Amino acid sequence: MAIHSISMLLSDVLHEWTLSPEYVSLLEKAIAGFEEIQQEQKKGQHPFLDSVYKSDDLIFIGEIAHKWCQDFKTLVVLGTGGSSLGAQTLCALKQSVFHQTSSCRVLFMDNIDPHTFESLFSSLDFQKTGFLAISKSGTTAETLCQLLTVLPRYTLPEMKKHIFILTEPKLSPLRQIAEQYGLECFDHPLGVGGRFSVFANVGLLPSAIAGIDIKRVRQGACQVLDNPLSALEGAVLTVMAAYKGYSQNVLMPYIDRLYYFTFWFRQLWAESLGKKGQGTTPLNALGTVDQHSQLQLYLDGPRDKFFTLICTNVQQKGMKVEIPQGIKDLDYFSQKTMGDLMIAEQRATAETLMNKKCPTRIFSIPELNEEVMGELLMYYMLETMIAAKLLNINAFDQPAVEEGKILTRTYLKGN
Ligand SMILES: O=P(O)(O)OC[C@H]1O[C@](O)(CO)[C@@H](O)[C@@H]1O
Repeated sequence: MAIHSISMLLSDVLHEWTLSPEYVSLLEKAIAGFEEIQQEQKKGQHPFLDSVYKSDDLIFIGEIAHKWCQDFKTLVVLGTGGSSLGAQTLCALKQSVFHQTSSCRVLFMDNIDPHTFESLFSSLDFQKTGFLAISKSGTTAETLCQLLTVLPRYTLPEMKKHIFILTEPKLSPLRQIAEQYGLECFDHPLGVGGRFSVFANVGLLPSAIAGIDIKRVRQGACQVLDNPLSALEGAVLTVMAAYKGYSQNVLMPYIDRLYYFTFWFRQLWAESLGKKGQGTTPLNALGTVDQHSQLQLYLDGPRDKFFTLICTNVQQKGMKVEIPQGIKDLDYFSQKTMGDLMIAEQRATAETLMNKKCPTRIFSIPELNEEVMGELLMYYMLETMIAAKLLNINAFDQPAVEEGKILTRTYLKGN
């Protein structure tokens, strides 16, 4: 049986949990929950799950990406939350502050700090820049504000060549702007929430521009969807953790390219499960950096954290460490590479957490590429959806946020 490439190691504490009757009963519920999701999917309720098996739309996305790479040196994605974080996660595979594989760099503007926008505008060559404003609802004030500051930078004919919109095909301020100025408008798939939209054009169009093989991303997602058992087991463990009072869910990869993934996860977990007094608080961290910032708290602070580390085998990888003659106490670096140090750090932290009896699981991936990223994204989507089923929560809405959005508009009007 083809199985995905994420392997999971559980600490003794978690292993003990899996032997309990509670685990067995929750796993049965999780399996029933997954079957329910499949039934809902058949009724058309979760189009994002169907989309990963499709490839026809990828040709269109690829064609647009190809054209924009010819036309622009920079593509600025305007949007926030689920309209930005999925694409940021994928693009991190191919671009960083130091490098990019594509001729067009993708920048994400997901805030409205005037200082940042002024810096951006003063550094851009607008004639070689494209803007893509993404908003599912087309009503998000931040995204509209960003777009409305970009529009005056271009003449009307220029706008049509430089500014593009991606939003749901229904009446909204964003769609009206697109219609009024004749801007090309791509449809955000209906019924797909932002935090579940990474496998749609929302996540894949910016990623294709950054040089991501988007077909492989979907293939990875299919691997997990076809073999969901470990995601169901993961959901059970996270829900057991919540029941046992572990109210914080820490995700700490030892891979820089998963930095944005941890922010994507944070939104997915928080917005999907933080309802009706339930849910656990996602904490995103990065190994080894947060060993020197958060680990003291993790090990010796309140015992309220459930840990997931994501590791990959970088043994003998990276630059060799050269030890200068005559410097004492550096022998441990002898014949070692940077990757060797990373491996030792991952192991040391995992073992320390386990020795302290912190509930810890370790995901090991053979290497990080598009397929594995697709697997990780789908794994976490499933884990979240199943956890929601176990907690009797609707994973797909965020009603509490709406109040603040209405107040923001009222305050801006001066009422
Ligand atoms: O894509 P939109 O509609 O602009 O929303 C952006 C984000 O804002 C939220 O609705 C929360 O306010 C998120 O769920 C969403 O991802």
